[in-house]
Amino acid sequence: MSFLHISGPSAPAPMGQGRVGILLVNLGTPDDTGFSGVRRYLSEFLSDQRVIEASPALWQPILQGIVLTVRPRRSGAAYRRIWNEERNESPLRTYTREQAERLTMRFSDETVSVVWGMRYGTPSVAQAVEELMTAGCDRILCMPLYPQYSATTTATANDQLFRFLMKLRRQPAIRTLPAFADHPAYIKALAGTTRQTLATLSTPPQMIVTSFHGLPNEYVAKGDPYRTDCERTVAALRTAMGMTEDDMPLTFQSRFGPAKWLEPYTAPFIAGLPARGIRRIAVIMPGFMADCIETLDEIGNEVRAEFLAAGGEELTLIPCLNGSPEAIDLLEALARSELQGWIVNSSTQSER
Ligand SMILES: C=CC1=C(C)c2cc3[nH]c(cc4nc(cc5[nH]c(cc1n2)c(C)c5CCC(=O)O)C(CCC(=O)O)=C4C)c(C)c3C=C
Ligand SMILES: [Fe+2]
Ligand SMILES: [Fe+2]
Repeated sequence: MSFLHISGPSAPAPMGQGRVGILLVNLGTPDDTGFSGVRRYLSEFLSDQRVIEASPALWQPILQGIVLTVRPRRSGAAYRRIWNEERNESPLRTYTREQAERLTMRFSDETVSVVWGMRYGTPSVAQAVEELMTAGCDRILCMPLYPQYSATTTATANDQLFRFLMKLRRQPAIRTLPAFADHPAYIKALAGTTRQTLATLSTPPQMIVTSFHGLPNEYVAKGDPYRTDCERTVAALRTAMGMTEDDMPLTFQSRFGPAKWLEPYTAPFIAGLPARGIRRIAVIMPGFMADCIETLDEIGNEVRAEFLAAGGEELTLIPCLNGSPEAIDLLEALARSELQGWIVNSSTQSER
């Protein structure tokens, strides 16, 4: 059997004459909340050496032994608390699909196809790229849905695309979206959803806590620019909202394992606020383009319960950008900027 193949039902068009494809890539999520579904997802995710850099000879026995025995039960219960029952799927999947469908509408007059794929689980990046190639795309823009760069997210999403392309004799041309930590369209979208949420409250919060997914300190020390990217986002958002470091602090959530991660940690930071007289807060999680287990359960359930137990009165969760018009404006602006030279302008045919 040949190692190389070409996907698609018919011979592709000569390079530059086919359609342009946009591939949205998010992290991935389990297909169901049962033990084996969550275990399968976590096993793939936590076997990625971009995510866990420890030697596989040391890590795999720990992962396959204790972690994948204990964690799927706990995580499965958390997924059940936030599950989209209507569609019988995880919110991350619902919102990522919505983003792709709504972005498609913005390119409806053009020879552009939009698909979505997950780095771990389904639909896979390979399935999504095959769909684009079958639609006749010979040029693809890969958009990892992470505003702040990290090797554990952005790089591994791109890796997965190129891993698939390694099998092709005839590859499409590829562009990859850089992180957009302080892109004006991103900051505008965050400020817009924040203002909309605050407008629904009878009393404004005393503080808006920003909470980003954490990362091991060691990865940052080795050169991952993630922390700096998070700081750039928060600085730009504070400026847009006219807020200071004190009324919009930066924190990091979702720590995994015993190592030191980026600090301050969100949960103890928020639990300590009532003792400082801060009892009404809002929390924004700008690193997540879509609501997921980390935003809805870790912050919306666990951290909220700790805050209320410590004397807090109100914790308002600012929704992630999800499928909002602001999110689609952002994705469209990013895509159009990256597609220069591949598409003519906002409303006409793909450039030939
Ligand atoms: C070493 C472990 C992990 C690193 C490094 C890490 C980085 C990282 N992750 C995200 C975004 C998401 N992570 C999500 C879930 C999640 N993350 C880890 C571990 C690491 N993440 C675990 C074990 C889990 C699973 C949840 C659980 O079992 O409790 C999610 C949500 C997925 C969902 O289905 O809802 C997202 C999104 C970023 C941005 C990041 C690095 C900056
Ligand atoms: Fe994570
Ligand atoms: Fe978490």
